Amino acid sequence: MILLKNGYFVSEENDLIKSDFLINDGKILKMEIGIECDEAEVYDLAGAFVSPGLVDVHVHLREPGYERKETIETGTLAAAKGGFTTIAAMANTIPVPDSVEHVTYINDLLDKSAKVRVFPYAAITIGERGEEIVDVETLANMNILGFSDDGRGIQEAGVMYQAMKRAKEVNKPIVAHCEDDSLLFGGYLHDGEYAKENGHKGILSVSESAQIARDIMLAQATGVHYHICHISTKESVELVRFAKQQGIHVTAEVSPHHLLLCDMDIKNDDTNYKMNPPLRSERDRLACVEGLLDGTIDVIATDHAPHHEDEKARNLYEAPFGIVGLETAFPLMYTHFVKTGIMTLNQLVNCMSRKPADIFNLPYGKLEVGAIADLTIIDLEKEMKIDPQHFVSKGKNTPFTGYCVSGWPVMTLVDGKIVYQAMNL
Ligand SMILES: NC(=O)N[C@@H](CC(=O)O)C(=O)O
Ligand SMILES: [Zn+2]
Repeated sequence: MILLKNGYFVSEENDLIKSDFLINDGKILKMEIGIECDEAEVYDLAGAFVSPGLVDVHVHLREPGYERKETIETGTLAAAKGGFTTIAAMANTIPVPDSVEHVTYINDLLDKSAKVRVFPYAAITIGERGEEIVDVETLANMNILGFSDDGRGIQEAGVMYQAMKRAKEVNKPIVAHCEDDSLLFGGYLHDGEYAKENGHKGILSVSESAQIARDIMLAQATGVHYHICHISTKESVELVRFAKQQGIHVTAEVSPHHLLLCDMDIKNDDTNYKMNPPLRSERDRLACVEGLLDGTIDVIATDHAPHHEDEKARNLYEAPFGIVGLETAFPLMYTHFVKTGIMTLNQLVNCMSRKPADIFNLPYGKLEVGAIADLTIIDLEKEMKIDPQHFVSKGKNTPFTGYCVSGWPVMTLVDGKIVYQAMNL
């Protein structure tokens, strides 16, 4: 039994409410002021904020296959430190989880090493090659969150249509990285001011939005739950808004970096600003913020994409796409969006915990008596500079080095057990 004393949670009306939390057998047993319990291990939260455990539906754990970049152990430790109690692992590993054998292999690795809850995605197509669809009906019965070929778009409309039809039948979502390869023209940064001024090849916004437009029509035709990964352009946000107005079952995520940065923030051709989709224009960034605030975009997902230092040491053209995010997401969002009054603390908790659990039908993201005890304790006052050398993730590739932010997770509980605890709590 664990007793957490003197915490605060946030109500739907955005009021901070003082409470103790008694946790037993993986559940919240009591949630009120002045709980006493002799048998419990007691922790004084001293006014810290208690959130339902954060949920991240877009994480690259890299293992199996790319253990040089990250392992299940280091990636899930990073998740725990960042306050995430449930994450979903993308399928661009070796092997790709595209068969019963490969999904079983990955689930066994997760059982052995994961420190938080992890749901893997199965791929949509064999080898994420966009051609032959996996055995959707069989894989749907395994421990997977849905189907995704993240890292690449599905180029053929017919393949996507068939995959959606089959996923709909088994009631699993299609989680899509939207990118039309025929519209890339060799680009590797957003096709905007920074690329033009510095002589880089640009990635057109339409390479993302055109595929989203196609997929929205396919989602309407098939009735599948279609979830869009890392949305980055104004046009994409407008398309999702339209789709929701039509009653099409579409959800979308945005990453903290697309909410915080635009292409003109890139400094000195630093490859820690290179990710896919790229940092877009300020107008796109503002559209993403607006979309998140009005509910067009449902959730925040980090797209945690660790790479080795050697790989990121290459030039902008050659370095791989991707930045880490698990250990900085909450403090960045809290500091730049809640403290500035752009969104409420309750809205942030919704976007990072309740809604991601809800849209994927997971029983987490709840803070009430009887709920599963996945909790994140956050010191909203604690201010600290972001220093990648302190990350537990193997990936140090972040553009946010030196940002002074507050709202650091200090304790994370999964299923009523402490999986992360800061030294000073
Ligand atoms: N986002 C990225 O820039 N990179 C991801 C792939 C992806 O999410 O598209 C990766 O696996 O490195
Ligand atoms: Zn992606």
